[in-house]
Amino acid sequence: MASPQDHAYHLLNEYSNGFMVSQVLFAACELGVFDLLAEAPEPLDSAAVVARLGTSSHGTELLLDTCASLKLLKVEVRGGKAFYQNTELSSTYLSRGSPVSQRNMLLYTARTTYRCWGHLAEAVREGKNQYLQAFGVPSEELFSAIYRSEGERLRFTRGLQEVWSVCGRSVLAAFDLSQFPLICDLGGGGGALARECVSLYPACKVTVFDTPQVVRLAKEHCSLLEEGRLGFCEGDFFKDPLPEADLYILARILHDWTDDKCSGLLQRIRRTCKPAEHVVALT
Ligand SMILES: C[S@@+](CC[C@H](N)C(=O)[O-])C[C@H]1O[C@@H](n2cnc3c(N)ncnc32)[C@H](O)[C@@H]1O
Repeated sequence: MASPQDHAYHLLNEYSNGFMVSQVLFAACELGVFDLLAEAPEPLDSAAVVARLGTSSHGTELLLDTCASLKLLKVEVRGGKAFYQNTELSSTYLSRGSPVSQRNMLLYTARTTYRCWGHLAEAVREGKNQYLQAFGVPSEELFSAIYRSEGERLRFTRGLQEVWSVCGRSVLAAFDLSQFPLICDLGGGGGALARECVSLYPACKVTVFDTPQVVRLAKEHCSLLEEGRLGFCEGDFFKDPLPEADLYILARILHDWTDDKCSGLLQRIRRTCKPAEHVVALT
């Protein structure tokens, strides 16, 4: 029987090696392993994966086997050869073609969040985020770091939408929003939550307010715009006039800012909201 000391040592190893599990997931996603296996008509052996992805034989074998041990892939041995296919988890959440794919969110976590977490001790020592060390931009300018290239902006915006594709409907259904004809989603990103909102509450009109660059991206793939139930407004929610609304949604916004900035933003909303008590903060 395992002693309490064995258990503690096991836990210690789990904690200290946890980042390797994330990296296996991120690497397989980035290399397109799950997309390739989702598109293949039958399970593939590692030589076929190597040929299609252009990766090294040894590295690919190790990655595929580790994915199998993490239940991200299924493996079947035939004629002494291993053949791999996606598990339910990876075909649902990791392959590009799935309607609830989380691929962009994972890539954002890998390229942005993970790099910042590498500086956690400094963050605690200094009491501030580590975007300067990780990306060379001042820590106050959080979104300059996240949006450091057009590709990263797109990935982040798509990643946010992917999360709502899984839980947006249940979050919005937790409140009855039908009594609010005009809703404003402040910092509404690509508009996924707003789209879900107009589909759940057909009598509501929702305006997505975000920075000009994000609004431009969001408008690119939005057929609901023509129906007039979804609108976009660009600006800076700390400075520019806010669209009038009966209800303001702040989803995953307040955690980005200092208490002073949040209290300034909430005061601005309170002055514009009619009546003033309808502010929902999902953060
Ligand atoms: C963490 S994301 C959350 C997006 C969205 N609410 C969601 O839950 O998917 C924060 C959003 O705030 C936007 N944002 C950041 N600073 C802003 C500002 N000063 N004015 C308007 N939007 C801003 C970002 O572009 C981004 O879309």
